[in-house]
Amino acid sequence: MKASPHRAAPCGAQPPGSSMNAIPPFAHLCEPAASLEDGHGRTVRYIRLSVTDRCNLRCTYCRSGMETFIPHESVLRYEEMEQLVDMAMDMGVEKVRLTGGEPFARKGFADFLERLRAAHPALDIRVTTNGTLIGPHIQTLKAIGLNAVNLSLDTFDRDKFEQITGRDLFGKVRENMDALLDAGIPFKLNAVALRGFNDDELPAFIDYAMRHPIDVRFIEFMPMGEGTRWSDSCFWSAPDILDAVKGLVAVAPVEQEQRNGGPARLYTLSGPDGPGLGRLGLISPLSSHFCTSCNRLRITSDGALRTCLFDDREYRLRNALRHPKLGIEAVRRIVTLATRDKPIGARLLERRHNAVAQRRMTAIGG
Ligand SMILES: Nc1nc2c(ncn2[C@@H]2O[C@H](COP(=O)(O)OP(=O)(O)OP(=O)(O)O)[C@@H](O)[C@H]2O)c(=O)[nH]1
Ligand SMILES: C[S@@+](CC[C@H](N)C(=O)[O-])C[C@H]1O[C@@H](n2cnc3c(N)ncnc32)[C@H](O)[C@@H]1O
Ligand code: SF4
Ligand code: SF4
Repeated sequence: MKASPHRAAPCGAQPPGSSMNAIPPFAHLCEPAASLEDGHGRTVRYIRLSVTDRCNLRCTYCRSGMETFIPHESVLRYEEMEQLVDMAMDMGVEKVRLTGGEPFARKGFADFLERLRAAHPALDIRVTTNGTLIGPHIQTLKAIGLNAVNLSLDTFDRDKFEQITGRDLFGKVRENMDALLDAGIPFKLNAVALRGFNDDELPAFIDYAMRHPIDVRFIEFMPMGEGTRWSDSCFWSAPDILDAVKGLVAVAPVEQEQRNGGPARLYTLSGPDGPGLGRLGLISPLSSHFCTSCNRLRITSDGALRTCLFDDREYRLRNALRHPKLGIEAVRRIVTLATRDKPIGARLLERRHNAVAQRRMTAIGG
């Protein structure tokens, strides 16, 4: 059984791929909300906006072989994304993460970030990137005061990097990590935890965290997208990672209130020569979910709202945004109503048979 298309779809939600026009019938019926509350008492403060589904890498856990891309005319224009961010901020959103696909693979991305910062000096703006194309933009990111970068790197071995991403770009990523550090741009390192692939490299990851003021975070491999290569044998759980780290250095949990509402459980590290400069983070959507404190919505690059990573119900904001008689006010109402129906994603995970959601991570943005 597929995760969600068979469930009731209130608020005009449609599974991806549906060709129906999604201008919802309720667009004129309810008043917009000042802050975004869901039906489980959670408040949305964070939007993840995917600027493209295209990517220069081919990470085996993220992309499947047979791929079609969103046609250009369906991808939101930057001005449309700016409109959505303005609206989200009106509704109480404080943090926007730009992701992809690879955000720096889209032309004009750094200019877009500049405009976003100029329009919203106090907004917390972050980027999740594979780190291969960010180099030429680092000074711009510094100049606009980008709040942080999350950089994905699954291995410290050049050959394994090529094996997992399909590209020989490990050296470029390492160079860009050093350049980010030199520029004083905070970044977090994200590695998907893959038993049989990077479990033997735990000492290298911990060594990096000890020597740099960086959160090194392991993400449990999630069964996402049709054709997912997820299996029990390659799943490396957060508790197992923590046990293994304890064999290398001493760890101590960071208090909840210092975690900034993020999904990672953080730990300070301490070795024979003293405390580490960086920390360990564990993101455990499978072994210990964090859905009860979830504060985020996602918007795909073709303008579909997903209220949960694991839920394939999508609310087509683009149609309303581009409609001459509807526009941003209709979008605001759709977002308000859809958010009320935001699920607890872990329950969808429990009910899954294979992948928890059909859309690929490149399209959703992680
Ligand atoms: N299940 C689940 N996974 C998430 C969620 N948010 C982020 N992740 C996963 O965690 C990994 C890291 O995400 P990032 O893009 O670095 O964002 P983040 O962890 O929210 O970052 P911070 O804002 O720095 O805490 C990605 O693989 C995401 O798919 C979430 O709400 N639910
Ligand atoms: C989809 S990528 C998009 C941004 C950028 N291309 C990057 O790699 O950082 C966002 C994050 O999702 C993670 N990711 C992709 N597929 C995943 C999966 N099946 N399980 C867990 N994390 C995954 C990636 O490792 C990356 O950290
Ligand atoms: S979107 Fe990110 S995780 Fe997916 S293939 Fe590209 S670089 Fe890899
Ligand atoms: S699975 Fe869904 S509800 Fe749970 S934390 Fe992720 S996005 Fe939020």
